Amino acid sequence: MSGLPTRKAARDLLDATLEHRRPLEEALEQLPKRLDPRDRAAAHRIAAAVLRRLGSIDEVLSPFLRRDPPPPARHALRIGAAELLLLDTPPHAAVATAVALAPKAFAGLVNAVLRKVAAEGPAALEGLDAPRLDTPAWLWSAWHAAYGPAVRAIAEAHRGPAPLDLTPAPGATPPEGAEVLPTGSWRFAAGTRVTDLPGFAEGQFWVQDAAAALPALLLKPQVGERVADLCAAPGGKTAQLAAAGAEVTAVERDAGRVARLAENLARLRLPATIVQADAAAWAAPEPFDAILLDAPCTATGTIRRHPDVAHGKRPRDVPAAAEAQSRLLGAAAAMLKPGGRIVFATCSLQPEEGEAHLARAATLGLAHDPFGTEELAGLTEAITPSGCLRTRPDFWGTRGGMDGFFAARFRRVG
Ligand SMILES: C[S@@+](CC[C@H](N)C(=O)[O-])C[C@H]1O[C@@H](n2cnc3c(N)ncnc32)[C@H](O)[C@@H]1O
Repeated sequence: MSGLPTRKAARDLLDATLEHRRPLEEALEQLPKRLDPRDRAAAHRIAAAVLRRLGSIDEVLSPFLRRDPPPPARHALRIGAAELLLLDTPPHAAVATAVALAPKAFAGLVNAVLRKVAAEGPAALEGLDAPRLDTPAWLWSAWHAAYGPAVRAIAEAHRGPAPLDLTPAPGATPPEGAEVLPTGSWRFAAGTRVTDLPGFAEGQFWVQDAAAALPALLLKPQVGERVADLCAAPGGKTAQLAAAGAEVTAVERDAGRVARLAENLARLRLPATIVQADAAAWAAPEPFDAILLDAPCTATGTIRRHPDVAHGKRPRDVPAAAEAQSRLLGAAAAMLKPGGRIVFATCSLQPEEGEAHLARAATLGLAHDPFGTEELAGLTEAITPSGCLRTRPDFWGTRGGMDGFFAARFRRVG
């Protein structure tokens, strides 16, 4: 049946992310190599739509189900409902492929339920509190505690696909269709393929969310300075530091990601010394002038781009990530020259992985060096009263939003 390979792949992506809590990117890499690239892209689009709107889809389906069907049937129903309600698939195709996808014993149920969804689903969807339903309850509570009523705008920003943001190499001119953002990034509509843009092969730019470009800017790397980029792959920030003329040492633990980092820098023709090591245990040959620590985190600031994160993370992942970040910050402080500066960053919206590190830094001989609003023209709302960077997905809402990032700058005392 035409269209079935796409839906089978979408089901495999949902099974990997929702039943096994594996990252969507990893699940995409594990799809069969023989799958046509167009089927792969379509499967990604369907799975991402289900993951973004999971709570709403399940709410629309629930009145038509007497009991919860097993995962293969449940995913067939979710895929069918997403196609009917969100993706404008012709109803007969959405229903027929979902029926073919379902285990035989559930084909009748999937057929009956999706026919009802086709008829009654659009009205049911209208009446739902989608931002709340599509946000796991623990994240909603945590963001409400941290950001108050803005939790709703954050959740709304997670509803659709994010635009493509690029960081330009020095002197590069924006390709046609780019929106040049106040912080210097270039923005293209969601769905734009970076490899199709003129200048890609020549290394004129690299993919990096507008917010992800800010920590390296705020470190203010200088020509000839020795700068370490700890936790470096895939290398967006390494590239920024090298493009600014710093002598960069990029430290990355994961062998596969080291290879990607090297590939990216080669395309961009930017130099860096790459070290494969655990940054928390690595012995730097000599102290650095400056360090960028883009620490591993729960990544709850990147849900627009990675909707699986909302479902893959659990509350207990937050203190575990914060603990690992503290260890890395301690190791980084010891690698700095006296007076040297460090920018600590995470792409998490959880304060435990951001603001809470200020107190810990003070015990490591690091003095907070607050950002001034003049350092971030066009995005002053991202500088907090205490001088940290805090971006949120709802910032620049009319322009397509940005990832949620935290960053703070410190200087080593003595
Ligand atoms: C948030 S990503 C970094 C993104 C990167 N800075 C960029 O801008 O492209 C975190 C990276 O840290 C790496 N990592 C995690 N723990 C590490 C450790 N202890 N030492 C070195 N790298 C680590 C991960 O493999 C991952 O590639």
